[in-house]
Amino acid sequence: MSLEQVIKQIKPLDQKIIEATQAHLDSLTKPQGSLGMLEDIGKQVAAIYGSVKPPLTKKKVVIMAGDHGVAAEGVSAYPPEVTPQMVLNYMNGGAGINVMANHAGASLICVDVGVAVDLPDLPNLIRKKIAYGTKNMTQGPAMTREEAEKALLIGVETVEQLSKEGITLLAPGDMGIANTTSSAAIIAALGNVPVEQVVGRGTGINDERYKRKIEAVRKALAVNKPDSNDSLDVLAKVGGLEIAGMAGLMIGAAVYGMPVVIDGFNATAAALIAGTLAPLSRAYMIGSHLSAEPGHKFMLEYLGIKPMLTMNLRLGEATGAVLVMSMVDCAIKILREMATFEDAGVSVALT
Ligand SMILES: O=C(O)c1ccc[n+]([C@@H]2O[C@H](COP(=O)([O-])O)[C@@H](O)[C@H]2O)c1
Ligand SMILES: Cc1cc2nc[nH]c2cc1C
Repeated sequence: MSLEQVIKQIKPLDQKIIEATQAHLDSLTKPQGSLGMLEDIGKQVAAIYGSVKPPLTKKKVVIMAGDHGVAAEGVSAYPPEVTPQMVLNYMNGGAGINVMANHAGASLICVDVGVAVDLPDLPNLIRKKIAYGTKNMTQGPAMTREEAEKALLIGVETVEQLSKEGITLLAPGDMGIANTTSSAAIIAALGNVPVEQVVGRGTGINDERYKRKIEAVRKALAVNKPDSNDSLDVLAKVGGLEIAGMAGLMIGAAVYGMPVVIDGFNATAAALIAGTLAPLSRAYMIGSHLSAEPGHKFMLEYLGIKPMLTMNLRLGEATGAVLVMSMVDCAIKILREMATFEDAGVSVALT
């Protein structure tokens, strides 16, 4: 199926269920609206699952991994070898996301969509390499439009498989040295935000690398002239294979009817692509945190996503998203387990 055909399958949320969930929330023993954003999550997931009292979620973290040719410009604090090394760390259970996913009750898989070296055959590693990393975007397009579309479809197919396995809540994460350079270019291009406002310190670069990074983003935009009205063009020219893969996961979540929690700077760059290619997919996205990367707020504003946490996280890997996965279950338990004013014999509001 083509990407266009996939996107056509996305259904808008059922307003009637949103209204019924609002009425149910207002019947529960609390001042109206007092559970704030937990009530918003409750209404959103009820509408996605088609039930005012949905079952608890079955959670999956999917880390998309890919390398970036622009790393050659000296824009990261770490060498590109860290990308495959961290993939093996995920497989061995030793990374931050392994610990935090376990804490949240989520299982994890990693998809190699563009790591620069071959990786071994391992049980939770899905090998779908499209290229050995992107090309250096300061010299020309990072990838072809076809490669970008292929990576998007790999994301969609991954969700199709997970949906068959009974997964109902998704957290896309990223691993890719130098990918904050790409994500900065994406928001600069799509949101028309000045480059110096969206370039941050990524993995913790010094002043010299920071200057090179600003230069690299400026050059990539000048050389490629991405069309801000064509997000596939932006993705192909200045994006990354793992960013495309995450955007595919987000579109797939909407197609297969599951909420998707949006992590930090790179995952939100993917959400920009998904949300512009498939506007209806935005209704399936749940914001998680505000990253320490200064450009993140522009992305969230562009998408109209409210972050729930501000914790100075800047690790990526879906680490912020898994914190909010627990909140999704909490919102569901509120709908399922709280007593109503009538059940508990509590007096309702005065008029
Ligand atoms: O998600 C974020 O907000 C975030 C912010 C800064 C860095 N990262 C992670 O760090 C890597 C990219 O940083 P850099 O400096 O190599 O561009 C990549 O693997 C990301 O997952 C992630
Ligand atoms: C060690 C390390 C772990 C990461 N996880 C996501 N991006 C990362 C970048 C580095 C450098």
